[in-house]
Amino acid sequence: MNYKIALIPGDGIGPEIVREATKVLDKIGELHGHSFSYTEVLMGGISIDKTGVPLTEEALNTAKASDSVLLGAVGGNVGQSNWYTLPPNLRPEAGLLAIRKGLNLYANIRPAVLFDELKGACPLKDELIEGGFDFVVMRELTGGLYFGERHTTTENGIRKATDTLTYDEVEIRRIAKWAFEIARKRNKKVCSVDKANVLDSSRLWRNVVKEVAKEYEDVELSDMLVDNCAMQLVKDPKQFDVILTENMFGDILSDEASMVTGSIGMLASASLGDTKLGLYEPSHGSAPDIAGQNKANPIATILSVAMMLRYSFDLEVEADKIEAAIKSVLQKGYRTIDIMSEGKTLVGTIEMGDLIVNELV
Ligand SMILES: NC(=O)c1ccc[n+]([C@@H]2O[C@H](COP(=O)([O-])OP(=O)(O)OC[C@H]3O[C@@H](n4cnc5c(N)ncnc54)[C@H](O)[C@@H]3O)[C@@H](O)[C@H]2O)c1
Ligand SMILES: CC(C)[C@H](C(=O)O)[C@@H](O)C(=O)O
Ligand SMILES: [Mg+2]
Repeated sequence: MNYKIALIPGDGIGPEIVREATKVLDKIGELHGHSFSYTEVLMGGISIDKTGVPLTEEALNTAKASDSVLLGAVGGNVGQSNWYTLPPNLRPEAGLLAIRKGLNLYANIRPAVLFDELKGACPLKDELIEGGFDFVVMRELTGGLYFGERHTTTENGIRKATDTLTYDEVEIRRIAKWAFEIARKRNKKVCSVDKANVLDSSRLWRNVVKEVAKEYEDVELSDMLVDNCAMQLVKDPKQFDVILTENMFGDILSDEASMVTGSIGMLASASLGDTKLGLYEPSHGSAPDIAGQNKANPIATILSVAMMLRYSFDLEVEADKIEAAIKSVLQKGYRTIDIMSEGKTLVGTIEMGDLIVNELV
């Protein structure tokens, strides 16, 4: 079977990590009789440089016509200009928000799994990570502050900027259902994270999640305030199974979750909606500080490819194989710089990709 993938290398380390991920896809295709065809799509800074906007309509249509989308990362410096000076709708990141919204990918899954082999790279004490941990951050992706009305004004010589945070019950209900469905296949626990002690949107969130929970009596629901959750993630990550939260809280908590797995370079991400078409990307950004140096860890992107095979194409065996190959390379002691620890062998982006490809048989 041929699968059409819209490929968005993006900016910074994006092209480097996507290259390794497609090597893995091609090898798994060769082994299992699938072919993956790629159509390159411009998004982010590179698109601004070439077309003047972060995502053209044509690029979005190419993504819509594909079976799935694989993204590296966007952002960082755009050409010679400083992107902070661009209006929000013209910054590289606006392309990412537009594609998520344009494809209606409201459900973002970010699995935080501590590989046994990476205990040395985890900053938490041994007793906290004994037995490992495995939870997912289920982040609402097309609502909240990111998509609310925003404007900047100057009144009486004073500059003022406004962002608005809105959720309606339909948006909350559909993401809550995703969280409960996923929890059902895992350890049957949902922790809904909000700021209901202050925000109206969080109070609605909490009430709607409770209503949805009635349809899932086999799943245990708890609520947690987001500031406490930020603390609990480093105090006792093992307590979590599915963390369900809104857009911005999920952005912040997932980066925090990545560090307890050893590095942001290990955190995969799948953005899904009501169809099989998903967008798969590492959770990290374009890492301008290490771009072009063969230093980036490609594992988050390769794990995202495994998620693509599993969720968009139902290729469970192939996805398992990729995850096993990564584990095996880590077991053999190979590490990129971000997960390096004493006695291990340091490798670059390309070498890590090759090692994983070679494990696939
Ligand atoms: N999905 C995306 O495209 C995405 C996600 C996050 C940030 N961004 C954008 O990326 C740009 C840079 O953002 P930032 O510096 O805050 O976050 P970042 O995630 O790019 O980098 C943060 C730190 O983590 C390191 N890092 C990130 N990925 C790594 C990897 N695979 N291997 C090893 N080290 C890695 C970087 O070197 C840096 O020190 C910004 O423009 C931001 O908006 C894009
Ligand atoms: C680049 C930015 C818009 C994006 C987000 O906040 O969603 C990123 O941080 C992420 O986590 O995917
Ligand atoms: Mg983020």
